[in-house]
Amino acid sequence: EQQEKWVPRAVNMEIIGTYAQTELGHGTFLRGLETTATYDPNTEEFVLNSPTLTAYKWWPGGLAHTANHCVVVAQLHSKGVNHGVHPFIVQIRDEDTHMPLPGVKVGEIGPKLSFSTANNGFLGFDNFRVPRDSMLMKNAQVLKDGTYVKSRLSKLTYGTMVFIRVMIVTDMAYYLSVGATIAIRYSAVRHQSKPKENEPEPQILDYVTQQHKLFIALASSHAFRVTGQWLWTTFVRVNKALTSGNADTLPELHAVACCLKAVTTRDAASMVEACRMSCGGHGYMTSSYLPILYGITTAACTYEGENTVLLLQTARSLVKAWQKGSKGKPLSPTEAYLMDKSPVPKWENTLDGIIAGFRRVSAGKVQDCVSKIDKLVKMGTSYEDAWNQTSVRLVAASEAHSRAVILATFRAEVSRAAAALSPPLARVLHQLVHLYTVYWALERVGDLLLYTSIAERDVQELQQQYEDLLQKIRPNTVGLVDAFDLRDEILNSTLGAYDGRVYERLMEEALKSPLNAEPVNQSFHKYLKPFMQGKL
Ligand SMILES: CC/C=C\C/C=C\C/C=C\C/C=C\CC/C=C/C(=O)SCCNC(=O)CCNC(=O)[C@H](O)C(C)(C)COP(=O)(O)OP(=O)(O)OC[C@H]1O[C@@H](n2cnc3c(N)ncnc32)[C@H](O)[C@@H]1OP(=O)(O)O
Ligand SMILES: Cc1cc2nc3c(=O)[nH]c(=O)nc-3n(C[C@H](O)[C@H](O)[C@H](O)COP(=O)(O)OP(=O)(O)OC[C@H]3O[C@@H](n4cnc5c(N)ncnc54)[C@H](O)[C@@H]3O)c2cc1C
Repeated sequence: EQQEKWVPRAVNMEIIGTYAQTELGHGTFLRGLETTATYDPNTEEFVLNSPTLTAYKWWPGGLAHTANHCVVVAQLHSKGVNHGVHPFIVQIRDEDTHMPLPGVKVGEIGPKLSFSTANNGFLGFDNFRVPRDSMLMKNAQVLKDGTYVKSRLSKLTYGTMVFIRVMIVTDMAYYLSVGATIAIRYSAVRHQSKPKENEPEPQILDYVTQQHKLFIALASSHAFRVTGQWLWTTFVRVNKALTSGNADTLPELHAVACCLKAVTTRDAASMVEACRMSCGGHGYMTSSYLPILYGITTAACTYEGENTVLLLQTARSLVKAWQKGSKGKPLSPTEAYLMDKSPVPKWENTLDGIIAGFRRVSAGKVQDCVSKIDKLVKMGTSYEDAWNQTSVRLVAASEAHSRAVILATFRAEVSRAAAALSPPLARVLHQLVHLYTVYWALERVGDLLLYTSIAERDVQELQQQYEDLLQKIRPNTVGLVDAFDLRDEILNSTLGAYDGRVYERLMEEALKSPLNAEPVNQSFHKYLKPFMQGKL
């Protein structure tokens, strides 16, 4: 009924909304949110109020000047009892005049690192009344007399965040495809230095260091697209089960969505920055789009759950799984490997060997965390303090788990799809899987030395495998980014345009600057000349 009331109006843009959860004082700790929604049975209304400055909603995208409605997350009070945070759909502006409604204080939070086109806003309520059906009652309800009917699963309130985290993994695949396209096309056009005096300046794409910076971004885009598809399929399956009242698979989805969102956003931000730096000074130009792209990807490390907090959520699940498995209870499919108690096998420099190695690293780190926590608790430390003292290791265990999931998914999905591809295309995609897997084995070689039987000669061989792969992938690099098929209008980049006219585009953009409107800028007469004449 509520969906019938609100969804059609949102779809036809009568309602422009945003998600108003975060407050000045709280973003991570949702149970600490201060906005209140108090039920008045006499009028069958909720009274929304921001009791303190820190209760003001702060950050929601589009809130400042675009949205006329929003989903407000508030502490629900009824009959004198606080039932915790619940979502409410609230009109905040007049639909004709767009003026803020009486009792609503709304505005712009100010300049940000990037996302300058999103008017992120603040929102405060001064005993603002909304009808009872403003409470989104899919999971919990408040009856007309104020009786609270609890949800069958309180964490369903957090469902929106799981959905967005699932989507963000695919978002990161897209953003990496943009960064890789810009940087690799530019690296094909840019010629620099003379390693061989009697030969012309080479393409910077032929420097192996440049390949090392860029090819992992290209491979990661495919790895995250494939993993994002797998995660979406998992989300749809869990959501279908939830609809029929079965919440058994929700904890696994929450745990894997948390660590994949955290690892893919962190990787995307650092790899987009590497793309920016690989383009030298021109990568620092706004017209290259790379600084803006960095701002977008680094924001994702914070929004929809700050990365450290999410990695700790997954660590909570991994520790619980270890404790469950140690009692012989079955584990979820993504965590089942934790109970592999077989002897550490002889190391193999193969994809399966490396994937098995990362699972050993994750299981070993989880076991070390459980041992440390148990030891601290036995010494009289509270569990919460023991958790905090172990949290750096817990984050590392969570990252290792996430990497094992991405490596295994990327390999399995490309192997499955390869049968339907032409042999040359299958070969190139397998090279990207191989590069991605060997890259991360070398990046985490310390962990592999600690938890597997990898030896020094294996590491030397992996390094050689990696350098051979860079050489094999080089001839197809431009074709691989062209295959993302990103239009120039979407790339919005002087360095990444399909025609490669980099220098002409850089100059064209420069001449658009208002500072080039006249040969002598007024600042000369107002400041420079008086200063030079000693008059300032
Ligand atoms: C291609 C590109 C095209 C388009 C993209 C274009 C642009 C992209 C632009 C933007 C992208 C979109 C959005 C940007 C806007 C951003 C929006 C936001 O940021 S919204 C706000 C997000 N905020 C958060 O995520 C808050 C994070 N905090 C939390 O989730 C909770 O506070 C936290 C889980 C950290 C702790 O909560 P708490 O109640 O203390 O839980 P506790 O740790 O005690 O665990 C209790 C229990 O609950 C389980 N649980 C927790 N969360 C969930 C969940 N979400 N689902 C299911 N279960 C959950 C937890 O596991 C635990 O269970 P057990 O007790 O262990 O059994
Ligand atoms: C671009 C952008 C868009 C956004 N859009 C929206 C939106 O549309 N709607 C919305 O509601 N919100 C939005 N947000 C807000 C975002 O969800 C919050 O910023 C995010 O949840 C982090 O909360 P916080 O900012 O309060 O940081 P905090 O939670 O205060 O975190 C600060 C630091 O404390 C650490 N920390 C916190 N808790 C723990 C813990 N338990 N253990 C270990 N370390 C911890 C964190 O790791 C972090 O390093 C947006 C934010 C950004 C940057």
